[in-house]
Amino acid sequence: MHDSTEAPTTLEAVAPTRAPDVLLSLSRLSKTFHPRRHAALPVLRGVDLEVRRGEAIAVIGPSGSGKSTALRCINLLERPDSGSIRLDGKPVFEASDTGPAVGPSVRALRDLRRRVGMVFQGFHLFPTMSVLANVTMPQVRSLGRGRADAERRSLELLEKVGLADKANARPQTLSGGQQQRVAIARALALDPEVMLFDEPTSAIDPELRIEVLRVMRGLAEAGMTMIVVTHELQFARQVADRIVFFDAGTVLECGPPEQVLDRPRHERVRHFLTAVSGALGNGD
Ligand SMILES: Nc1ncnc2c1ncn2[C@@H]1O[C@H](COP(=O)(O)OP(=O)(O)OP(=O)(O)O)[C@@H](O)[C@H]1O
Repeated sequence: MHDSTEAPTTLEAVAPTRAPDVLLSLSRLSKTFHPRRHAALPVLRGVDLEVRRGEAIAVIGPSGSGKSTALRCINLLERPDSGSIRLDGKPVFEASDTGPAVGPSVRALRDLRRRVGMVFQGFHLFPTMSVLANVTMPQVRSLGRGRADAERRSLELLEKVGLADKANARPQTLSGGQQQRVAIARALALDPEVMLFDEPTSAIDPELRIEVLRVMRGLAEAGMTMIVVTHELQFARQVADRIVFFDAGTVLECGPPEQVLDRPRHERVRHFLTAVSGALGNGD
């Protein structure tokens, strides 16, 4: 969580004594899509990124720059062509430009999906199950948690996202903002080490976004490591420790919000921010 008032002590400033506690690292990650009857489309071109434990990262950038693809590569919903992904120091994916990609076993992939929670733009809830069952079922299936324990945990999480009173409702009877909060509770139910959010408010009416953003802000304040692909620049400014600007499949700029949003080093970033603030009609 970003705190602009926090200044390093003099000692830390001149002599950092320990390496930052990196939880997730992407190194030289590349991905090319091969759509049928179309030319190959290189989407990630050597993405490098290190995310520290407890850090909130906002990923911004032009449409089609590869933000969602990068996020989907982290939990291997998309398989990178080359590069490596390490979680807590251990490789979850490694491939060289020349050799074949070595992906995880089915078991390791299940473990990865448990440790890396993901929230999508569309909520992906099971429509025939109640809200409570949506949050409970993954715990029973993936963690082997007993149903009573799982339901207790689900209710705690529904309380946390402000939806305890909707436990018995069907997802379709809820607003988009409420459904997204259920999806967040469901992802949290697996006790993930890092949460990925792929434009979590884009499919929600503006007046309902605030509750979702409030929940996400609470998570960041509680120290959850998170990466959020977002067009919500105000949220990025207030909540992110660092902003990563994607352009044409690479990380063009990365730094604290006040640097990337107020003093960007690259003209491309300036141009994007001007275009976005013009479209939104606000100061951000
Ligand atoms: N499965 C796929 N097959 C083919 N092309 C794809 C696939 N997924 C994404 N793409 C293409 O890859 C490019 C990057 O897409 P991606 O969704 O990662 O961009 P983005 O920066 O998240 O964009 P946006 O802000 O519009 O969501 C786009 O041109 C997209 O059409």
